[in-house]
Amino acid sequence: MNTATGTSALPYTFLGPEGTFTESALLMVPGAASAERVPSTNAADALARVRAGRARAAMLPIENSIEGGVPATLDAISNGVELRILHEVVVPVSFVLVAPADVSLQDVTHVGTHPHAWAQTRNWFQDHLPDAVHVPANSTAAAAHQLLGAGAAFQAAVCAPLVAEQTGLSVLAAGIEDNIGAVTRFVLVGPPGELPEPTGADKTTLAIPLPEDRPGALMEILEQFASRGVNLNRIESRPTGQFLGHYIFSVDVDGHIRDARVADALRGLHRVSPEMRFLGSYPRADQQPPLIREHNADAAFDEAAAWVGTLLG
Ligand SMILES: O=C(O)C(=O)C[C@]1(C(=O)O)C=C[C@@H](O)C=C1
Repeated sequence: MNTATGTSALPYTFLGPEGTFTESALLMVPGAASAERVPSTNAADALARVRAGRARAAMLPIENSIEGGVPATLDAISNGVELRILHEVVVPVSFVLVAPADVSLQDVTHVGTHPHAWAQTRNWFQDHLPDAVHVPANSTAAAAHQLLGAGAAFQAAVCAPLVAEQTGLSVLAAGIEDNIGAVTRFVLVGPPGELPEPTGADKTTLAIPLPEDRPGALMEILEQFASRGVNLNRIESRPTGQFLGHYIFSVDVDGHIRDARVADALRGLHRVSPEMRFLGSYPRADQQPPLIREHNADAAFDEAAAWVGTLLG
């Protein structure tokens, strides 16, 4: 990836420290396990490294099957200098509760972890430690690492089983996730450059500001996809931070910008929302090709363009 621009000598970065689910996701990218890896404190920090040319790409969590979008990532990729998603990885998530060896379950009044991990273990805590107070951390592993030093504001942390092995912290409880089979989706984000080749099972991510607050504005955006047979996988709104009621829609759709129906939808969207950002076309982790009706296939777009050409003479 990006070898043409000479970035392959740069390290990868990820939401750290060592042992986050995000690092596991990065290790699933071909070549990343043998490449240099530098942890970042949060999504903004990771993308700042990429934007400054100090990392070739950053792995970040974007969406969880239980808790939905990861706001810090959605905001960091939608604003600032343009970046591109190059790759996606889906990782199953299972959590353990860890603590120093002298702490037992009854001693735990405060628990450190990432907000998404807390949300995915809420019922377990309701059943086993109903009075436990959540102390938010930048990542699950960051919370566990704080327990290794003095002065942590909590006695236990929720993290990946791997972190217990890496740190030597004791496991007070394992498999504490409320939903067996939950997964988190991660994206590898790099500078704009060569697009990943279409595979036939691709995804395109967009950040679309609502240009005007008026009836039908969102409908006008959605109909650009509907009329070209482009399927939406995810849509959520994030405040722009400029003023109350001003939103960017973060959208994933089936298909690659090199697919005629997707390119045509992007042309329509650019007219409706000129500030829209293209955040990349990349292979789907599940390799599931979309269902495309004949009149939305590339050949139908080519034939229609040729027909208009004949009319124009
Ligand atoms: O804290 C970590 O270990 C992460 O990789 C972040 C993160 C997330 O943001 O959703 C990843 C997977 C889990 O859903 C919980 C936390």
